[in-house]
Amino acid sequence: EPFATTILGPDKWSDNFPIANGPRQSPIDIVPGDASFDGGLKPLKLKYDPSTCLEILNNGHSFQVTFVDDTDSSTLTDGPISGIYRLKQFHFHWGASDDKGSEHTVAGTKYPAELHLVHWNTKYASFGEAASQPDGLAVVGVFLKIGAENANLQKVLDVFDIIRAKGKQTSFANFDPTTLLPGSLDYWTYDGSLTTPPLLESVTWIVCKEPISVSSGQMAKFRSLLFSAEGEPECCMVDNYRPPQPLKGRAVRASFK
Ligand SMILES: NS(=O)(=O)c1ccc(NC(=O)NCCO)cc1
Ligand SMILES: [Zn+2]
Repeated sequence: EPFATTILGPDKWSDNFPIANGPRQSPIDIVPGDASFDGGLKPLKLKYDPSTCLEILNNGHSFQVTFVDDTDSSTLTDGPISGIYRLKQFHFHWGASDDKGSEHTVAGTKYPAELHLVHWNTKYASFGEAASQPDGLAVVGVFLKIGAENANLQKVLDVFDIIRAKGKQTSFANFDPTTLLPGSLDYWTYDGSLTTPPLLESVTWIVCKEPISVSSGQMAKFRSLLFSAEGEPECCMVDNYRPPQPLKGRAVRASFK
């Protein structure tokens, strides 16, 4: 089960975070046949500056690559959003085996992993403030599908030995997240939340229809990371995904026919 290996599994999050049972929780199962094409949706505009890439860290529930976000150097604009959203970090979710791992599913199909590029609305002063606003965050989700080795992704996997345990971090410079995007930026979009506590309902989700590739060997490398800190009994970082949540009447729009 997802997060079964952590202290608080997803089923227990509502004890401390009652919003876990809220009206706009994420992830969801995306049913393409139920999504409505919206011709008013603009193409995604992602403009990333590799020089804003700062470091990579194991935060105990995933690994994340963080970016300098004090200027509009790396931004998301257009798509379903208005205004300018700044890239803060990207991270992944994955399974203990290749048959599961993504948070969003597509007509019930689970992918082995899912990339999240996290952006915050610059109408607010900071990520923290934006995270408490209904239009504060925009996360671009990209599915990973087993196939050819992904050379761009390998640049990230190559530093895993340094950040194997919870709390470890290392500098990580000049990485361009654009290299992790699929060829087509067709997307589904809906109003949702953070998928980990505090589960704040502040995310405009933008999920790309086209996956990127990852090899089975590269997936094994993801599973070499640890939930546990140095000196603690080793616990492999796997199944760090929340399962799909009730749609509760929300519309899912498609940017494509
Ligand atoms: N999986 S998710 O919904 O994309 C997500 C994104 C950010 C967070 N939290 C976060 O970024 N906190 C500030 C420290 O980076 C939690 C979950
Ligand atoms: Zn995530």
